Amino acid sequence: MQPIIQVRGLEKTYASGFQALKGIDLDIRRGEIFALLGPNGAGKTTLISIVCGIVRASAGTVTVDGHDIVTDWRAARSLIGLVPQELTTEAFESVWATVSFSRGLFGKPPNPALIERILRDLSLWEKKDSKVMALSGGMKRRVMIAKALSHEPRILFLDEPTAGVDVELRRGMWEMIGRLRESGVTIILTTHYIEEAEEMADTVGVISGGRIILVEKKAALMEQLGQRQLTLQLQSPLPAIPAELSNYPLTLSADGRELVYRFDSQHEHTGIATLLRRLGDHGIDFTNLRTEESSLEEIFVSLVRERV
Ligand SMILES: Nc1ncnc2c1ncn2[C@@H]1O[C@H](COP(=O)(O)OP(=O)(O)OP(=O)(O)O)[C@@H](O)[C@H]1O
Repeated sequence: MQPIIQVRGLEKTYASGFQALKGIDLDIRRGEIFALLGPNGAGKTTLISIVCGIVRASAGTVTVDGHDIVTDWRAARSLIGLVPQELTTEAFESVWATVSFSRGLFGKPPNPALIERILRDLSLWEKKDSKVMALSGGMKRRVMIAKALSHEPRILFLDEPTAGVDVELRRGMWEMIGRLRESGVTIILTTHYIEEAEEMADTVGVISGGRIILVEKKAALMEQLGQRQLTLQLQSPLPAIPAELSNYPLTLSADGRELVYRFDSQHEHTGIATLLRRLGDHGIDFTNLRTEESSLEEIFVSLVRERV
């Protein structure tokens, strides 16, 4: 199936002469949640702003469901909802008026039933008559999402959707984003909370220094690049790794009471069975063992570090 967003050879040089994007090629599949990760200044907001028609590209093309964002901008833009990083909204208007007005901006006829559903889904219904300025930061952010959804976009961009939002509300927003995906909306989000990508994304793209350095299904990424760790709790603490075991990637932690073995989860032979036998041969007994997988965060940090 044709990707819903297709980016080819995209470059952006700002008036200052700074090149923020250096040739981006990217396909976003219909109906997926795509998490765009990258360090500060990597170019995430620039990329999103170009696709949404807010910033003009210096070179390259973008199509949204087959519509070129420059020559066919109106059709492209009508498919997109954008929740920007910064909260910008009409402070003196009521929640209801602000969200209804946003729908009108896209030339869509009023649809009070839809606006009600969006406000209820975002737990904003009780606040529909409140002025936006009287809301908490988390609520204002949800108003931004409601505005972006008001014209029934097929694609939703969320730039740092949960920045500064407390943990409970963040979970609530993840659930809401999950429901949107189930309804067929394609979601592209940028986030600094890698946990967010780990929890929600189908595909992860990493951008660094204006270049896409990786696009991968999340599950495959974690499988390929993930390291696993086996921790053995020792019966008696060890002062050092015995010389006979020096060819194993072992470290001691917890004052010698834990022995940590890192292995490649991709490898068929993890070496665990032989390691345990060798420990037995050397009279090293353990009382407990646990395994842990590396998080997306660890994978991300090592990827970006590799490219610096
Ligand atoms: N209007 C502008 N003029 C000049 N340079 C800009 C402009 N907007 C952004 N930049 C620069 O382009 C680079 C990419 O910025 P961008 O906001 O796209 O990064 P980001 O990945 O979204 O970062 P963050 O995670 O901090 O939001 C940065 O170095 C930024 O300083």
